[in-house]
Amino acid sequence: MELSYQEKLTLIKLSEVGRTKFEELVKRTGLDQVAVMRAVLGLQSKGLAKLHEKSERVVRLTETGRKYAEIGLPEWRALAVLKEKKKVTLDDMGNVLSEDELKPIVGLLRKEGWASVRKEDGKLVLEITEKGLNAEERPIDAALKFLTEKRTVPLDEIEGLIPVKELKRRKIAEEDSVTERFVEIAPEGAELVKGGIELREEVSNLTPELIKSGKWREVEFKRFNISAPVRRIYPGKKQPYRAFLDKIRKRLIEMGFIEMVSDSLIETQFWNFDALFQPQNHPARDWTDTYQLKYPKSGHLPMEELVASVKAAHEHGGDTGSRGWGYVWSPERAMLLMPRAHGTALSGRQLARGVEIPGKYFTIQRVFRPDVLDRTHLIEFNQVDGFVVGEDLHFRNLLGILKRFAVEIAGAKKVKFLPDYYPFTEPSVQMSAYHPELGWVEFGGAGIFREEMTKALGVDVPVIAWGIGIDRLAMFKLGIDDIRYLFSYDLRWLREARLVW
Ligand SMILES: N[C@@H](Cc1ccccc1)C(=O)O
Repeated sequence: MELSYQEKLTLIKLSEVGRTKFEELVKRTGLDQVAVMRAVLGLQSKGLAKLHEKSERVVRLTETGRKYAEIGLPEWRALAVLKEKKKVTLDDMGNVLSEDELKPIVGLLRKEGWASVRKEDGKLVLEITEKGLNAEERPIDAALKFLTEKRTVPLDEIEGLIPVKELKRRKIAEEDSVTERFVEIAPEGAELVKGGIELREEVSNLTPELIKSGKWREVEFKRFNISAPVRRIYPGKKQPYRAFLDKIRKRLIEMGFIEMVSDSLIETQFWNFDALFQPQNHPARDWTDTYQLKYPKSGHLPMEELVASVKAAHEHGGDTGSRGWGYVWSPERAMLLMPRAHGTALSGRQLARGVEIPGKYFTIQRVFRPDVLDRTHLIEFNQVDGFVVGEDLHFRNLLGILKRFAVEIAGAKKVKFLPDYYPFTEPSVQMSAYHPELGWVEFGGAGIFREEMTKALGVDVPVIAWGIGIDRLAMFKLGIDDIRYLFSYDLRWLREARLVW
């Protein structure tokens, strides 16, 4: 049988007495109360000892009782005055008795037969009697002494001296109940001790000293109880949604994607719209609502050549063979500033800056679009945008990559594509992933960037691109049904949200 050091020590000490009060056992072991209680319970569960609890009615002094113990009962103090003066009025007692004590004193002294009472000139006069002169200790005095010495006394021991009722009436003592614990050794425990228990010091920390001195060979290492309940602690950790986004970033980088970054949330219309072949003053620009910046209103356009080729693509298709949108392109309009409305703006910037061919790029962007807030819509949200560029890419590659993407990022088992429209892609698709509980969930758009866009930005090979609304996917992953919770301050959620991938 495996016993801890403390159990062994407790058992040995208990065997010396067989049965003892718990407090006594604590003294004998020299351990602290909690440790002994744990040891006793441990021994009990192994059938080596027994813990008995007995609750008992006891009597203890009240505050008043303690005062009387110190300065004497009122009748004794009054008697002392009487002894000295033989004949006194009640007023004479005022020095030794409090007001409360004065009132019942006449009755008390008479009951004891310690004084006789008369009225003289309308005043009460007390005179000491023979019995008063020879007054002796009464049961109540003995009880008071007993209670003062012992603090708490079993009810029946007091009842042997005086009815407790009497003490209570005089507010000297009160009744209470206490639980007494006894520990008793079981025959199995006694036998175990008889057979000899090796008591070796137990250590819970392996220190350099133990190693150097070689003492580690002699000591016993305390076992850790790893199933003991402990208080929950909440160490600092990443906000769950942040952690989710970071994991996506890591995964994409592992897949060979290069990250596109931007240190501003503000974009010119040029990069948000024009560079993506979205015509000005045309309903196609309204494929989504956007915000505008009030101040400053306008920003800067990039290099002249780039602006010229975007302008040409819009007005007549440039050298793509397309007829373009057929209107006069306005640089002023393109300079207007806005909070970025989609991550695709960064894809345009990257294509213009130059790309590796073949190459794969991605970005995780906070984007802004007016909407009515509800549990599935926010006016600012996050998109994961990206593109793959290469000589022989075609539509089937796009679907293949998107599928892999949906599986890798969304953890989707099934993916579905539907035709869609974006001014910057042709063909365009919308993608949905199958969620076991929520059914088909639309999570983004994709397509092959139009030549009018890519050529104007200086790229002459196919570019397949997509944009994913990542917040929706995060909701499913994090097990929440209100998108606003992604940015919640609710501590309970922040503490307990699953960190998922
Ligand atoms: N930018 C589009 C998604 C998209 C990206 C790239 C290509 C096609 C579509 C959106 O915000 O919904």
